[in-house]
Amino acid sequence: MRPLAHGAAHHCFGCGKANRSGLRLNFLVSDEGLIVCRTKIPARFEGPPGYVHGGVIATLLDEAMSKANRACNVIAMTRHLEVDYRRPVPLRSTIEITARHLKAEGRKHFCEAEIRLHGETLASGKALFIAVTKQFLLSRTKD
Ligand SMILES: CCCCCCCCCC(=O)SCCNC(=O)CCNC(=O)[C@H](O)C(C)(C)COP(=O)(O)OP(=O)(O)OC[C@H]1O[C@@H](n2cnc3c(N)ncnc32)[C@H](O)[C@@H]1OP(=O)(O)O
Repeated sequence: MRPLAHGAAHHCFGCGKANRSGLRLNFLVSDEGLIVCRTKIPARFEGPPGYVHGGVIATLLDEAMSKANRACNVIAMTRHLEVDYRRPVPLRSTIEITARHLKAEGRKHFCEAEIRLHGETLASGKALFIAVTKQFLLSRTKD
């Protein structure tokens, strides 16, 4: 596994180093393109008492899948996201998030992701991403 160089914005809520309120996730990538992130989610992201908020769980899966696209040199935006909340995700425990790119059909990229704790799958997701140009992605940054 090696660190993933993804080029995302420094203030990205998921992975931006400059976003002190964000999740500040670090991602690794294997030679086969498997994305892995091990992290502890702080208490400020609480939903149910002691557990991660469902919206943040969706973010973790979305972010990891987005990195699976980056590992394929694809810049894409989430078009459709499905989340299966199987078990609550505890705060402050080291969870493992994995994601992989499954297939491409033209601009459509299909990915899947999971959140695990001690080998048990707590949440999983699938998403459709649409490839966009870097120019499109950055078109609002000058406002
Ligand atoms: C430097 C690295 C930076 C990386 C950034 C990563 C960001 C992290 C991931 C995110 O969270 S992005 C933020 C959340 N997502 C958004 O805000 C996206 C909002 N949506 C859009 O801006 C547009 O919908 C989008 C640019 C993604 C696509 O618009 P388009 O008009 O270019 O495409 P369109 O909507 O026509 O869909 C493209 C294809 O997908 C198909 N499609 C759409 N929904 C579908 C669906 N649910 N199932 C199957 N196919 C679907 C659609 O029919 C079409 O098929 P064809 O190309 O074959 O005609």
